[in-house]
Amino acid sequence: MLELKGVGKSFVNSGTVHEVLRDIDITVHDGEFVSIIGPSGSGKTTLFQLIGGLMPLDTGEIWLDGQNISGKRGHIAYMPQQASLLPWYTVKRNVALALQLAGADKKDALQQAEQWLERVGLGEYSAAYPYKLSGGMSQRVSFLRALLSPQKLMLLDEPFGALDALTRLHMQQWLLSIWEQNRRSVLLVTHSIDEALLLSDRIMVLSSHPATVINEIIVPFDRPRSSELWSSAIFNELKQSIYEQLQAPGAG
Ligand SMILES: Nc1ncnc2c1ncn2[C@@H]1O[C@H](COP(=O)(O)OP(=O)(O)OP(=O)(O)O)[C@@H](O)[C@H]1O
Repeated sequence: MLELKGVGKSFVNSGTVHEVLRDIDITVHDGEFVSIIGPSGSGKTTLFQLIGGLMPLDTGEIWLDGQNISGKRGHIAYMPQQASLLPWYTVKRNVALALQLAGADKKDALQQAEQWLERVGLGEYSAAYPYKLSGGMSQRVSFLRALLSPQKLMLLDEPFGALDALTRLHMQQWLLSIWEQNRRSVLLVTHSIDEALLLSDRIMVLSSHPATVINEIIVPFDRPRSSELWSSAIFNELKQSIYEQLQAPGAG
């Protein structure tokens, strides 16, 4: 459903051209969870901005459901690293907005938002304002908003990067269980190999300077998954192999 074909992007800094992305081909099928992992500064955020239509491509095309969306906005649900909830609305209203965008009337949207918040363990915060939420809770609400919004593809940009290690572990397991019951197409950017292996159906490994796809890994674990995977031999072999790919000359 999402197809990136030969995507390339360069920036000019102080008169010098820096090629950031070169000839990137990535596909995300309906209901598939794909992660992008790459060295810091390899251009993952730039790639998301291109998919979201926030800047023009230099080369290539981006297609979504048979439509060329290169340079066009509004086709994806985006979950940023820091939740951007509206501070003047309650948690319930923040979630309801996504449902209203998807066509529900306000009363229905509020009712469904309440039910969703119950389902994901945040029922007691439904009437609270976002400042009452911890970082992990804010990201749950942010994820829920992306999940319920009308766009079919979710882009998750390092969604747990700002959380402490323990909260991050809980959030990964939480996201896994919610997503496995409500499969949407997801493209996730992460620096964490464990996170990519736990959550994804496929992992795209990027090099840097310029970023190209250096490997595609089909993650062989059945679903539903649990964090017990972390102790399996194959998980650790794959982890080591991705780590070595990221360390290889030309990767970073
Ligand atoms: N608007 C811009 N103008 C000039 N250079 C830019 C611009 N945006 C990004 N860059 C450069 O492109 C490169 C890739 O940046 P980007 O933020 O996409 O990487 P990233 O992989 O998301 O980084 P990180 O993993 O550290 O978040 C960097 O060298 C950055 O300096």
